[in-house]
Amino acid sequence: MAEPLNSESMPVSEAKGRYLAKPLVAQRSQPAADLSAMDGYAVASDDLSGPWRVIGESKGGAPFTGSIAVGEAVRISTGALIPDGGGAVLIQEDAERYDDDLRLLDDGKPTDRYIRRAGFDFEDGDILVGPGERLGPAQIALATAAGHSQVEVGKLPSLCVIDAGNELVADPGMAETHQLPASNGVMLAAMSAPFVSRCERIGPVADRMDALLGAFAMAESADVIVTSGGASVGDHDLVRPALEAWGAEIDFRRVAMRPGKPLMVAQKGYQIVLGLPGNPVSAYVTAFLFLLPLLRRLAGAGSPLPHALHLPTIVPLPGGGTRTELLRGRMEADGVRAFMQRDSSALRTLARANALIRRDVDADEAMPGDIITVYPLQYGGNA
Ligand SMILES: Nc1nc2c(c(=O)[nH]1)N[C@H]1C(S)=C(S)[C@@H](COP(=O)(O)OP(=O)(O)OC[C@H]3O[C@@H](n4cnc5c(N)ncnc54)[C@H](O)[C@@H]3O)O[C@H]1N2
Ligand code: MOO
Repeated sequence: MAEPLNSESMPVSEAKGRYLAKPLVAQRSQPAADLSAMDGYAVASDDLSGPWRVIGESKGGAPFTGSIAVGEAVRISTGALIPDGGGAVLIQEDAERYDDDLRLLDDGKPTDRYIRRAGFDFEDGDILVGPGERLGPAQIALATAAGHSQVEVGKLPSLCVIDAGNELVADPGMAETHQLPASNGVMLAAMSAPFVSRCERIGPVADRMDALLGAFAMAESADVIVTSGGASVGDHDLVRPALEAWGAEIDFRRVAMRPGKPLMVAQKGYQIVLGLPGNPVSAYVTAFLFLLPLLRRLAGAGSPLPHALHLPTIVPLPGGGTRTELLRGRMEADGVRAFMQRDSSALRTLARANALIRRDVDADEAMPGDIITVYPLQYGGNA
């Protein structure tokens, strides 16, 4: 349902985590000329036995300006330009030199394998990274090496996170027995941080129509609004009626997922609202599978969905139930271990997990060694 936001041009050095809006096209070739891959001596390609006379030096930033004839060699550093006439490099470990006299040592031999050919990495005009790809450190280095100081990337969406519930307190040190700290808001903000331009947090908001309407009014300028709590069917679950009263259209309000059944998606103008369930693990799982892909898509990601791996299970797993189930677990060297704790309020188990295991409705029982589908929770769930 979502389309990427507009794009903007920004310095490559600040573009970490952004998604390219246009293909990254090389504006130069790398290397720009044939270079030596080793420290040693450049010689002519038809002059591999020596002896040679050393006639000069080619070093980084200061190439040799003459050319190499048969019987001649040029001292060369790693990364320095191969002079005209040079076609092979003798590494210095295989050379014996007295003044300008250079000879082969033992069974050493000059070779063109130590020459990095012009344009072998990329050539001027090559498409290096496609639109929709994320810029990480390697892509930033590549863009810079390819001659770019600016890149065209998707704008990041702005987010507003609303904690809803009478029982919630903002100060975690002040929760009485009938209360609990509002942990979902900070969690959702932390999960979303790499994909948003700014994140405003509102709440905790009481389970009252006027309070929720006030919160939506405060969120008026956010591209995406995410609520947690009050999404289910109880008497105090007012997020859906409040969204309707605010003028949003509900797209859907339940998914066949466990945890996370009471998940709502609504729209008002350009704003997209996700109503997540209140149970912390349910909020995490639905944010991982719905909120983060939405934010990545708005930011211009080509493949915004979390990437699944297929790994052997370490423990036996029952067959699928009536809803798609997401289990917390840990990837280990020889597979993934599902945790026994399935309660959707158990945050400690979530914090120990580095993977969510997906059990589809029609999944067969799995025995140790059977291959199952796993979403790695890299960087705390931002995969
Ligand atoms: N009769 C039914 N009861 C419930 C159903 C159902 O289908 N029928 N669904 C259950 C499921 S599944 C879930 S999940 C919860 C979700 O309900 P809500 O989204 O309405 O969430 P709340 O009732 O407001 O809260 C649930 C739980 O989570 C705690 N919570 C809420 N917000 C936060 C927050 N910001 N930070 C930390 N913890 C939060 C809240 O205190 C409750 O303990 O409904 C089931 N019930
Ligand atoms: O779906 Mo609820 O999210 O099972 O706890």
